[in-house]
Amino acid sequence: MIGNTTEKERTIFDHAGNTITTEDREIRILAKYEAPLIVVLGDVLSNEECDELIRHSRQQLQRSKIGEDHAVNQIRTSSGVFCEENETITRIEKRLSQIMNIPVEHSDGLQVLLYTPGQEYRPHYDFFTETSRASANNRISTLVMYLNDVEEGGETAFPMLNFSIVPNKGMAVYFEYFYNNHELNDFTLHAGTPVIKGEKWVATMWMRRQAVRFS
Ligand SMILES: O=C(O)CCC(=O)C(=O)O
Ligand SMILES: [Fe+2]
Repeated sequence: MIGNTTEKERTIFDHAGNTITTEDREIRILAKYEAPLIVVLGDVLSNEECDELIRHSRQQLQRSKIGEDHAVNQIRTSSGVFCEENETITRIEKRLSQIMNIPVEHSDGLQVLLYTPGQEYRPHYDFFTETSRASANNRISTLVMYLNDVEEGGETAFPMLNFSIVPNKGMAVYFEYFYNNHELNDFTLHAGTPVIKGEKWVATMWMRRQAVRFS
């Protein structure tokens, strides 16, 4: 355990056993880092779902590039889109909400990112700083899904923990930062390391403390 914490903090993720049974799919727990809790999950998305998310997003990305100012963002050099709701997206979001143990209304929606060689997401936190307006209803947990196998590079790295996850199609990494001990939240600093060869596609789901949308 990190720091001087003696008592184990409660986690949002509370699945017992080695699998998570959701309404439409059995998810496998592959690896765990205890505090902060980071869980590597297998079989979150089927191959067909990964392919559909990529196909759907590639079209949207092409459209969203028109009229963009092409300003270079040094923190995140990938390009991204929020998925418009359709039957597949709704079904996937429902499954993710069961994995994350938070109602789907608390989610910002599904964001798909594409990294090409050289592109990366520098070390960052998914929660907003206390001084920002958005922190009034801050993010509490993240699920990053890998939509393809990356030839080289493009790991999700936790630099403060010397821990990284290699992208594999259909797999995901879950982590949360809802701890009373702020030090534990700070340890969730993470990055998408530069892609060296091939493309990297991910879909990210973030959960907020309170509802952000209403169905
Ligand atoms: O691309 C990755 O591996 C990480 C993505 C990420 O950190 C995010 O979407 O917030
Ligand atoms: Fe992130």
